[in-house]
Amino acid sequence: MTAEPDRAVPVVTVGGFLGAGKTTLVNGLLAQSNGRRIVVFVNDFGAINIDYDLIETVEEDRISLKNGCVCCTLNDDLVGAVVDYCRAAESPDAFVIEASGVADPRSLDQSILALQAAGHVRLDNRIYVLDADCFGRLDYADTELLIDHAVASDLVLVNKADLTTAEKLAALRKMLVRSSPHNKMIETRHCALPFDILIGDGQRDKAVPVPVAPNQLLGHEFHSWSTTSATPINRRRFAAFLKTLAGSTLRAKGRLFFDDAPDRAVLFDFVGSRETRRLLSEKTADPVSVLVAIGHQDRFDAALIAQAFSATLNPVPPEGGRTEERIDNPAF
Ligand SMILES: Nc1nc2c(ncn2[C@@H]2O[C@H](COP(=O)(O)OP(=O)(O)OP(=O)(O)O)[C@@H](O)[C@H]2O)c(=O)[nH]1
Repeated sequence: MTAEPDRAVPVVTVGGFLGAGKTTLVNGLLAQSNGRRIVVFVNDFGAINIDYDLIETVEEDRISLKNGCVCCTLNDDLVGAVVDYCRAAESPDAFVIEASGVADPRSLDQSILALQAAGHVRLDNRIYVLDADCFGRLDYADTELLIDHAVASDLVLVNKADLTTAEKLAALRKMLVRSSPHNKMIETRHCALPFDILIGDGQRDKAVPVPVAPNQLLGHEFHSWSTTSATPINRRRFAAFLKTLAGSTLRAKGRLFFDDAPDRAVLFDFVGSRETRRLLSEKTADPVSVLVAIGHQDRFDAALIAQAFSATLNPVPPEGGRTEERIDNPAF
């Protein structure tokens, strides 16, 4: 049975390479919800950094906010999850779906078109976030594919405009316009845009068909490494670890506890060669550092990163101590 067409809930997808700013955009949307009930599907649950005061309940794969919004993990059954929300007594005002940084965002289109055909949702906007700072440092295969993904979207955010020069921005704009003269494009800092530009009826030009594209993987295979550690990190030795990361890693992020403030979490973000750290004000009762790094298979040396990270632990954990590591092929 199909849903009533006038109840079709708008869906916005957010794609972009590792660290481009997708989560920043989603956080910005949640902050502007203003009474609208938004259901967000995110690939990386931990990265949604929600103000503690806004959280109503936290479950394993779902955070409910006091403002009526919900964040859920994006898993294999996106269609089932969306249908369940649409059938609930109070259906959401919008769905926002963030694609993984190593996935082809077009792979979401097929599920959404099926949901649209059944009358549950209405594809409202496909946003693609491009990191203007890192773009020029990627290799040819990746830049070509990112341009493909960008031109297949409805709105391109040329983000991190604050980190690059006017000349580089102009060159990137020119390249995008040449590839797709009809693409909507906006330069942004921290993806800061008014809600109504991102979500709302009639964002996308209905005359433009959504081509059903195969799920084209990015030019390389990506590998990741992750660790958790209850032993605090030595701040000085961490600087040496960063040099190892910079040699092979595209993206790393984590929630870290350093030995000079062992109960205060630091949110760590590393993109390209740039890192940011943010100290959280509240104290944590059970401080356990969590860190994940990702890079191209051919340049990423997980064993070297693991070794460099162990050297930051002070004191070095005992054999069989509370340090766990995983090296795998990610859904980052
Ligand atoms: N200077 C600057 N930093 C930005 C901007 N947008 C995002 N960032 C920072 O870039 C880092 C990565 O941003 P995220 O929003 O986590 O990127 P993402 O695309 O969700 O990353 P993945 O989920 O790992 O693919 C964070 O430290 C952001 O604060 C911007 O316009 N300017």
